Amino acid sequence: MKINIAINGPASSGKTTIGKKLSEKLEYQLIDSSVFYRYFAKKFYLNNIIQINEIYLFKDEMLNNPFYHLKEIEHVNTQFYQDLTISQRASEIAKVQEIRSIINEIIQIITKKKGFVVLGRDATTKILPDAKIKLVLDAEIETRVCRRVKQILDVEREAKIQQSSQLNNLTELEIIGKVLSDILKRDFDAYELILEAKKVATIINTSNLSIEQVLAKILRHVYWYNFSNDNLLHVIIFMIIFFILIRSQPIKLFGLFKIE
Ligand SMILES: Nc1ncnc2c1ncn2[C@@H]1O[C@H](COP(=O)(O)OP(=O)(O)OP(=O)(O)O)[C@@H](O)[C@H]1O
Ligand SMILES: Nc1ccn([C@@H]2O[C@H](COP(=O)(O)O)[C@@H](O)[C@H]2O)c(=O)n1
Repeated sequence: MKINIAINGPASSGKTTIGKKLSEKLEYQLIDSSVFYRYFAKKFYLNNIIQINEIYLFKDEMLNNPFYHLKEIEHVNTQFYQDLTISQRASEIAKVQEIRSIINEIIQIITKKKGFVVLGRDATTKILPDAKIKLVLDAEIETRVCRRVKQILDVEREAKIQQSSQLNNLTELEIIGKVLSDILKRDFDAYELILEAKKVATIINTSNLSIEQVLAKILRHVYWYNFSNDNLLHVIIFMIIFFILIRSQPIKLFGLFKIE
């Protein structure tokens, strides 16, 4: 039986990496709520004005053909992933409660059929409070900074090989500084949401765990949930029948188990 899984966590804690692997393993569909904020920032934040009517029209269109639009949103997001202006506008848009409600409602309607992994800083509290599995991926800030810096340096090394470096030869120290200030800012913005999430979700501290270990831990949660859910009914029925048989024919029944 398919369920929904919601994953929160502070910046750079591994939500995207783990979410992707988990959804592939379970053959679930992945929805990252961040891509909605960035898509809206690109499409509906023009001349410093949020085009709220356009957003409502988009919502209706999206709900008519959700999987087509999810692909489109992801495509636009891949193109503008590194665009700082879009990221800043996404953060501004994210402060508007009306827009948060629209995005949450779209995701709630799409995920009614189950079989989704949903990511985002309010995934376990506001988007899918009824998800059967709710997780917070956490890690110390030093770990998160190191992971993000390593990721940037890996991309940079690859880009240098292809002679299309983006960071204009920033020193490693400058990159660390930029990443640290970005993560601190995002931690500050999401502080309340993550605190709320930690009250309702299972917290997994990934600081000393590899990607594979985190994935294995989450899969254990999912398999255990499915096992207990699928088999609980069988166990209860078996116990009721056993109890009735014992009460009605105790001698015969115990005779069945008599060791010769
Ligand atoms: N358990 C882990 N061990 C080592 N590296 C990890 C682990 N989890 C994630 N990473 C690495 O950390 C980096 C950040 O991960 P990811 O982008 O998935 O985080 P995120 O929570 O989605 O970030 P954001 O909040 O910015 O969207 C990536 O380079 C990823 O490969
Ligand atoms: N559930 C969410 C998801 C995202 N945001 C905002 O979107 C911006 C982009 O997301 P990233 O995870 O890629 O940083 C981000 O700055 C958030 O402001 C959100 O508020 N709620």
